[in-house]
Amino acid sequence: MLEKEIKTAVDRGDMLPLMEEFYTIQGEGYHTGRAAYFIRVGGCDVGCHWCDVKESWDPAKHPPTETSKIVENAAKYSKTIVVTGGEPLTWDMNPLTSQLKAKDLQVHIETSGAYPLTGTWDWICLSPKKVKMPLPEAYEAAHELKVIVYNRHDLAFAKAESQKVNPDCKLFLQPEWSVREKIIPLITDFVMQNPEWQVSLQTHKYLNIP
Ligand SMILES: C[S@@+](CC[C@H](N)C(=O)[O-])C[C@H]1O[C@@H](n2cnc3c(N)ncnc32)[C@H](O)[C@@H]1O
Ligand SMILES: Nc1nc2[nH]cc(C(=O)O)c2c(=O)[nH]1
Ligand code: SF4
Ligand SMILES: [Mg+2]
Repeated sequence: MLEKEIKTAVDRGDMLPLMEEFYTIQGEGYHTGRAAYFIRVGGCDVGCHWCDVKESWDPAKHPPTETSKIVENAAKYSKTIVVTGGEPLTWDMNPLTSQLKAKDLQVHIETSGAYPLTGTWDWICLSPKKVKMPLPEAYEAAHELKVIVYNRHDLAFAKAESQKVNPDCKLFLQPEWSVREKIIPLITDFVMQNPEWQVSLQTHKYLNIP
């Protein structure tokens, strides 16, 4: 394919810069413990200093891959597909999700919500970032709000963010991995004081799975 054709296909969401895909257990949030196939799409310019997949940021490092091929492969592994990144909403997610839904799969997304919400999702995990705040449509659509706690101030941020989502949206606090030993006591105290919130841990890192 010519470079120009690839660019057009990526702009349409018919191709995506694919970083990796793997069958594992959802490690975080509401669906923790559920087997799922992960599609990690490259490209993100939100710039979280503690991001645990910085290798995903530059889309040029990840091969443009036909969306139909991604779907064909994913369907072999699981009924639950988690689309993550990078920031998946950097790209038009409509072709990917319409093809996954056509195969009757449950389609979940992990997103910062910083870019327009495209795609059809059975579950939206919104993880807001102060450096590039979610768009209003992301708060409206979120099934789960998962705030990463790096310092004490993030608890106030979490409270403010929870005012923006629907009343039935599940609320999670997840320790930033590198400071987890210091932060977990803050989170556990907060959740006992504010029981509408739940603790989320990155359980896959404890289980040594992807
Ligand atoms: C790598 S991000 C990709 C999806 C999307 N860009 C986002 O941030 O939601 C997947 C999830 O991991 C979380 N995350 C990233 N780095 C983390 C870290 N160091 N500790 C805890 N959670 C982290 C993000 O907040 C997000 O919920
Ligand atoms: N097992 C597992 N669960 C996850 N939940 C969200 C992840 C992500 O990076 O988006 C992730 C991940 O990378 N691995
Ligand atoms: S938005 Fe997600 S992928 Fe992008 S830098 Fe932040 S945690 Fe990493
Ligand atoms: Mg991860």
